[in-house]
Amino acid sequence: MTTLVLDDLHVRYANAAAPVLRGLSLTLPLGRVACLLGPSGCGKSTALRAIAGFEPLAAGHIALGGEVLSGPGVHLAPERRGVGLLFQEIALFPHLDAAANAGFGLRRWTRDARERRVRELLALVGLDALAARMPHELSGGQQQRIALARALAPSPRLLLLDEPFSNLDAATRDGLATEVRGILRGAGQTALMVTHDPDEAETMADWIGVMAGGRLVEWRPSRAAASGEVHCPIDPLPLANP
Ligand SMILES: Nc1ncnc2c1ncn2[C@@H]1O[C@H](COP(=O)(O)OP(=O)(O)OP(=O)(O)O)[C@@H](O)[C@H]1O
Repeated sequence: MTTLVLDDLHVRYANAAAPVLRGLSLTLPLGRVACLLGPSGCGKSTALRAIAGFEPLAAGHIALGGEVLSGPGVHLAPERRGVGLLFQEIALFPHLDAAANAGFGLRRWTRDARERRVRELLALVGLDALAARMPHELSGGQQQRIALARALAPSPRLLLLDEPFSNLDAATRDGLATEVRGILRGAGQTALMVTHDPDEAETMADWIGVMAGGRLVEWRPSRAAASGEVHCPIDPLPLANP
């Protein structure tokens, strides 16, 4: 079972006087989408970077499906975590077409299997007709959908999204948020997202986590989940370390 557990995480940047994460704990079960909200600088992106394996922990541990990814004496390399990433900066490879970008993480697959998976993913994000387009021939929203296809292609155990729509105009952002919510729910994808936008969090997530001062101070069902608009059972999710 792919449950993400963050237990009492402490992260301190070199040369910083105080740790940025100071006891962050949460438990996110299989197939759920959670959003982290909180004031600028409270450590949201740092939390995602630590889960992805880009920041070492000063204390605490991160486990996914029962496997410790980071903890005392353990630091699994980012590429061995089974974690997919979708960040604000759309980072498609400019010299590869949409299909090759989407299949980039599948280079070790056989050609047939890779082509099948890429077709499936491009259909999932609604861009199967644009497989041969180069990134500069795609709109910002289309590029971010290809980046989502690339992140989902290897079937990550967990998808991390850091402000994935913030570089897009408002209309594209709202449409894409709703669309991505459908894709994640349809795939039963466990995901943790960071956003500045409370409405986007309520749209995207089953669970909302509010951070302040490097810890979680609130963990509650989103409005969509609480109202039954999103068909996911709401189970009690105790903070791992309230
Ligand atoms: N590489 C780094 N080295 C030193 N300090 C850093 C580094 N990255 C982030 N910080 C600091 O850590 C704190 C938390 O940053 P982080 O990016 O996690 O916050 P955030 O909650 O995601 O903020 P925002 O909402 O503005 O993106 C900030 O004070 C930031 O300046």
